[in-house]
Amino acid sequence: MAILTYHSQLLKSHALLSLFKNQPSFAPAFVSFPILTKQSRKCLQVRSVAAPAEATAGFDEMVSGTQRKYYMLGGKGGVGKTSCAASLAVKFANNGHPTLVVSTDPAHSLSDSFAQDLTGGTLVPVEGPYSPLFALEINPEKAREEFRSASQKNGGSGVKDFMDGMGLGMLAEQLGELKLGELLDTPPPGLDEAIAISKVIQFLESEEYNVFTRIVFDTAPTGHTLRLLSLPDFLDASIGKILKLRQKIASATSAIKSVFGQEENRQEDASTKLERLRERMIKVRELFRDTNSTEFVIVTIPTVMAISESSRLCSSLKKEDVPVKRLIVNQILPPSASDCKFCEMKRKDQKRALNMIQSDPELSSLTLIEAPLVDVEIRGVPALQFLGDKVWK
Ligand SMILES: Nc1ncnc2c1ncn2[C@@H]1O[C@H](COP(=O)(O)OP(=O)(O)OP(=O)(O)O)[C@@H](O)[C@H]1O
Repeated sequence: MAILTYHSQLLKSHALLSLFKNQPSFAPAFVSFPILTKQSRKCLQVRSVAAPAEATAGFDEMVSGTQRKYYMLGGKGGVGKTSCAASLAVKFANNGHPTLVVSTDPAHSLSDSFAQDLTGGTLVPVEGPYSPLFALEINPEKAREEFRSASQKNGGSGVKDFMDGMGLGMLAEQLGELKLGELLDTPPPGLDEAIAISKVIQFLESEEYNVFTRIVFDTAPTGHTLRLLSLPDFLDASIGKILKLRQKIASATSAIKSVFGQEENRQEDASTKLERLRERMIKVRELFRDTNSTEFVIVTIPTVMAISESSRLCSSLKKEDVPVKRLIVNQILPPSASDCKFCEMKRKDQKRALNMIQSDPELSSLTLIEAPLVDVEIRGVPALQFLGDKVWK
């Protein structure tokens, strides 16, 4: 069995990157990134392991083309979603794609994964990769707090200020008209997801984000993700209902209004804005279901519990018509010549769980990516590059 050292892999990656540096790239030159960070120069003599099985993620297909693509990585808590998402983002950036990695998980770990401070709820450049890589950690806790205090201010202007601060001024006007600030004074479950969705809408509309050709989402554990996916439908339906109600009220009161000379235009204006908000929600829903630009990658580990949950997630995603093609089984124990009884038992256990996938009606049709358990914590760009080369082939 070939034993790879993390250090030798690191040197190989940097040699490759240096070659890359001389290639023409479509990456814009608005930010320059050092190829070698202090961290990557450090000689890390960490022994790692060989990949357990040859796995093909079809990275060539994922990386090809300059049309924007979205990758959403999701699964059970702690299986390695962030590590896989961050390593994919690094790999895209190293292959010339200006990339954005977004965390919609309320318990963010992007900063930990990249070993850089990426907090703040704004675009933060990640140091290390060849092409621009930015990270965005949406902070739902903070946003919820801000939202609560903002919505208590008079006349909804606080909400507008808050939404402006989030770069959502356009939406704020519409929300103001709807007085949703008051409704959201006590935030309903799903506000985190709503904020994440608003950001997605922002991606679609803001020029600032046009530069990114790959957008990788590190999503929250399964339950949150499913709510996130169904929320645009829910909002679309609710807005539809509000619109119908408004029309009914409008026609019932128009006679009275014309008698008293009230502005009928305002009513129409609000309806138009609502219609626009609804259109945006439809855009988001379409984005999640667009097989040409979006893919949901399920991340799991080889345990019966995790695989059962992945099967349920896969089934829900398919029901929602979300494109799902790949399944990463992370943290697979590599083969070894040692006679460690614990490892032997664990390997048998993992094999049993892996066999489940083959007979699972939901998972068996997905492209299986087997990712090895490595003997070092995946932290920092060089480590993510190392993991990325094992996972994304
Ligand atoms: N293939 C691997 N080999 C070794 N360690 C790994 C591997 N994948 C992930 N880890 C480690 O497992 C831990 C959890 O990983 P990660 O944060 O990526 O999971 P997560 O699914 O995003 O977790 P959460 O749901 O809590 O956000 C981290 O310490 C990470 O370094």
